[in-house]
Parts: sequence; structure tokens; C-alpha cells
Amino acid sequence: MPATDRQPKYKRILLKLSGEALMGGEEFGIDPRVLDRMALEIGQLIGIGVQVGMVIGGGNLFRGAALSAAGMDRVTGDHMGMLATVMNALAMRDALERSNIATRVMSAIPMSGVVDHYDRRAALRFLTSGDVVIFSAGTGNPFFTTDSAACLRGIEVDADLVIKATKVDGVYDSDPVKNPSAVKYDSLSYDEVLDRKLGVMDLTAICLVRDHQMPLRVFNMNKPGALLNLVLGGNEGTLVRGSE
Ligand SMILES: Nc1ncnc2c1ncn2[C@@H]1O[C@H](COP(=O)(O)OP(=O)(O)O)[C@@H](O)[C@H]1O
Ligand SMILES: O=c1ccn([C@@H]2O[C@H](COP(=O)(O)OP(=O)(O)O)[C@@H](O)[C@H]2O)c(=O)[nH]1
Repeated sequence: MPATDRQPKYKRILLKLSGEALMGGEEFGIDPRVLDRMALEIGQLIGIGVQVGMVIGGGNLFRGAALSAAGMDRVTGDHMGMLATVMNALAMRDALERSNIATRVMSAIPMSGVVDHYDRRAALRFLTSGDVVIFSAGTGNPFFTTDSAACLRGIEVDADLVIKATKVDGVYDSDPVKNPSAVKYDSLSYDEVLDRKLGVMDLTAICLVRDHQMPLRVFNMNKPGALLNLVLGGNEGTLVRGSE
């Protein structure tokens, strides 16, 4: 049966893309080819009736921790990092709308005239009507990450699954970029991620999904078709969930 004749396993998802993922082959900034490919893959999800919320990172432009290590005030650096996520969200909206996918950008930091201020009830209405909603500016607070923002928004909008799109194939017993013999998990519990200090997402984010029993899947966004397969119930990457 062709993949698109199948019913999605999840009705509403929250997809987290790292800012670095948007760089593609570039040294800095945004590779328009990555945006177009993501728009195509997200369009496939919308086409089978999946509601898509997104959080995009800002690491391709600025990270507060890196700016602070270079001497800048940390909170100022984090504000710059959050503004970077708004720029990425605008670029993603542009690519989605060029593909005729209705898209809303909301920001945790008010930015009148540029994007809407985050409003959960409005976001729920947009998601229900089939628009992609991109939640930008992270949580709006310094000292947090966009992984935490993705888990927070996923819980708030009652998503069925939080999906972290990354450069590696899932969660491993150690960082696979540093250790070529690292072994991948098909699934594991929140507590196993915490106890084994598996560094694929920060602790705040993992604690949030654990406390709200929100399932999380980590997968390789460079694998064509993986996102659709995953939403159809395929075994892509690693599932992090409560213990049985
Ligand atoms: N146990 C682990 N399993 C998988 N990836 C890990 C693990 N520990 C560290 N990592 C790293 O986490 C990264 C994924 O996080 P991501 O947020 O996409 O990247 P970044 O933090 O560079 O923006 C992977 O590229 C990988 O190098
Ligand atoms: O709630 C948040 C989310 C993000 N950031 C800042 O924005 C930067 C970019 O986000 P992140 O590092 O999570 O992006 P990614 O690694 O996903 O590209 C972070 O480094 C922080 O400086 C923040 O201060 N609060």
C-alpha cells in the first residue's frame, strides 16, 4: 500500500528543528534548499490531515552560552538567541507559504507588526483548522533552550508526540558523533535518558516530557521520507516514553 494511503498514527505533532539543521551545507545562516525540503516533507503531513506545530532553534545564528563565553552578558546573549529563532521561523514560514501551506508564526516575545504574540487558544484554533503554527522566541525566558520550548508547547497544545529532528539517527548510549561504536536505542524511558545522562536533549526538556508523560521521538531529519514514515507509525529513530 502506498505510504500516503495509510492513516497517520498521530493527529497533532510538535516538530522541533534545530537552527543548525537549517544551515545545511552553509557555514552560517540558512540554506534555502533545506527550507524547501522541509516544506515538502511538512506538506506531506498536512496532506494526510496531521496538525503540525513547530519550534525552530537559533543555533545557526546565535546561542546565548557561546556569546557569553565570548564576554557578552548572558541574558543579552539569550535574548539575541531567541530573536534568532524568530528569523528562522520567518524563513520557514516563507518556504511553507511558497508551497501553499498556510502558516502562522507566534512569538513568546511580543513583536507587534512582525508576528503574532503567543496565544495558546489562538494556536489551538489555527492547528485545528490545518495551519502550521511555528512557535518562535523559545519560551521567552533566558537560560532555557528551544528543546525545552518544544516540549513545553507540545504539552500546552496537547500534541500526541514531540518529534526532535536532528543530525543523528536517534538516541545512542553515547554521543555517536564522538564515538563511532555508540549503540542506538529503539526505545527507552525518560528515566533511562536521565540516569544514563544521554545528552541528546537538555535535562529540563526531558523532565518536562517525563512529568507530563509526553512521548518524544528523536530521528534523523536528513533521511528522506523518515518524517512521514514516523507519523504513519514507522519505527524511525528512538522513542522516549514512560516505562511499561
Ligand atoms: N547519547 C546521545 N545520543 C544521540 N545524540 C547525542 C547523544 N549525546 C550527545 N548527542 C549529540 O546531540 C546532538 C543532537 O542535538 P541537537 O540539538 O540536534 O544538536 P545541537 O545541540 O548541536 O543543536 C547530536 O548531533 C549528537 O552529537
Ligand atoms: O527559551 C529559550 C530558548 C532559546 N533561548 C536562546 O536562544 C538560543 C538558540 O536556541 P537553541 O540553542 O535551543 O537552538 P538550537 O540548538 O536548537 O539551534 C539559545 O542558545 C538561547 O541563547 C533562550 O534564551 N530561551
